[in-house]
Amino acid sequence: MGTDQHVSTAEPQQSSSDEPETALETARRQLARARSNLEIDDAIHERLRYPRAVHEVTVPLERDDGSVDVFTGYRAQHDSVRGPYKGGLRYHPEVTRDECVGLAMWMTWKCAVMDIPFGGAKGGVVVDPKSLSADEKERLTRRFMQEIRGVIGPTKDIPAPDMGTDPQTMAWLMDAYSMQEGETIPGVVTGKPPAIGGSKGRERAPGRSVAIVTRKTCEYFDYPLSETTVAVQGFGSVGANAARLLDEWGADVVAVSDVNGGIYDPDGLEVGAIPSHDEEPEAVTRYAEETDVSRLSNDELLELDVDVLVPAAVGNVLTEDNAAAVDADLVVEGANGPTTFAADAILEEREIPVVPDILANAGGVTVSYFEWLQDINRRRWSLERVHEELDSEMVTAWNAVREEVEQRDVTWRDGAYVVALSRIAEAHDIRGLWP
Ligand SMILES: NC(=O)C1=CN([C@@H]2O[C@H](COP(=O)(O)OP(=O)(O)OC[C@H]3O[C@@H](n4cnc5c(N)ncnc54)[C@H](OP(=O)(O)O)[C@@H]3O)[C@@H](O)[C@H]2O)C=CC1
Ligand SMILES: O=C(O)CCC(=O)C(=O)O
Repeated sequence: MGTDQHVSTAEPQQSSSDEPETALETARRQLARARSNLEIDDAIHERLRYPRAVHEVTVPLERDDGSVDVFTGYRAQHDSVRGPYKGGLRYHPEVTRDECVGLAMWMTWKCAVMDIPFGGAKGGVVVDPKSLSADEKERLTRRFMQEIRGVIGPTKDIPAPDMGTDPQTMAWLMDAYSMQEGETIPGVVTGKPPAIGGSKGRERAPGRSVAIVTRKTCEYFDYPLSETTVAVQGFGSVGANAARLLDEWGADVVAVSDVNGGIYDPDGLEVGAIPSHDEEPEAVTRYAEETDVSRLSNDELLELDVDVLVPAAVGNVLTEDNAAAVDADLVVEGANGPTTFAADAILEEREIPVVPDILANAGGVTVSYFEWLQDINRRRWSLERVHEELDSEMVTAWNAVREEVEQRDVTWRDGAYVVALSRIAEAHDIRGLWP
């Protein structure tokens, strides 16, 4: 291990009112609010406000020109009472320690909402992946695994893709880990290419679950999909796959975007014709240059008059500054943490249902769980089986949340937190509080 920084009891710096909430602040405020809907032991609540550990490492990288740069990496492990830590690795210039902790907390709740036997973790490297050549990305990834190998393992903590990482990144991580162990250990990461033990359907699973949850929620609120308009921010693993499936199922996807901005057609876009981020980064705006489709900014996309808004790029995009201007009837969170706590309150006041990330994008970790099962059993599942089981798990979780929403007359986020926290608190209680 490199520099191993364990958690201190100090609270993180609170951002001032004109700074955006950090993921950790949002996660903690959501947890405090969820507590008011549940009988949950004070000690368990206090424990869940903190990660078990945050590992900080430095990762030297020899550049193609022979120079050396050193990057910072993190792995935050929040809670493992229900099973090994689980969660993605992000390569992004704005990765921070607190962001990893907040995202790790959301992974704990997400696995519990889905009733998957995993806890929550998240990590990343503070780097712009677009600034790396393929060889540099491989060297950085292998060295990062070397630095965190002591805290990772198929029954300990199992990384997966997130923003800026992909199946190839997972393949390098698995290979680096396996080479040191002296045997092939596919179960150490999920989201790998199927040729080396990855599950069919994993790459598209988070987008698929967003589409399934959107369809269920539209049915519930009486919006026939064939008459529903959808705007999707972000056209990556989550956004592009959600948009394409909703389009296939009959919805009108009227706007999509990448980091540079979006495109809009009130009659519905031909989303199948636009390459996703994995196929070609920044392709949405490039597509706009080649066609006469209307352009709009990412901020304008969030305020479009549509039936469903799916923020599926970065966190903190719906804030107290723009929540009053959101003109969608429903919000389905594809990204992790796209809605700040303050924005959530405004949307609740305006009676705009927000289906939370910990339910909507949970297809990724659910198929990761299927992958892990396939790896330890050395048995492959067909794509049809993955889709059938994912559909069934998503509908079961959506129904569990809906029941809480109806019985307690709470928001969809509150309902999801009730489902998740009751399972986690029960496990802590039975195991004896401090596992
Ligand atoms: N991958 C996974 O398994 C899962 C991911 N998530 C979450 O979903 C979100 C997106 O992840 P994922 O789809 O994997 O990421 P990708 O890296 O595959 O794609 C991200 C997309 O968002 C665009 N984008 C980047 N920055 C911005 C910005 N500031 N404003 C608008 N668009 C932007 C990118 O544009 P460009 O192409 O121009 O770079 C790209 O289209 C994240 O919050 C992630 O944590 C949740 C569950 C699972
Ligand atoms: O597949 C996984 O293990 C985790 C995916 C992830 O990071 C997420 O759901 O946010």
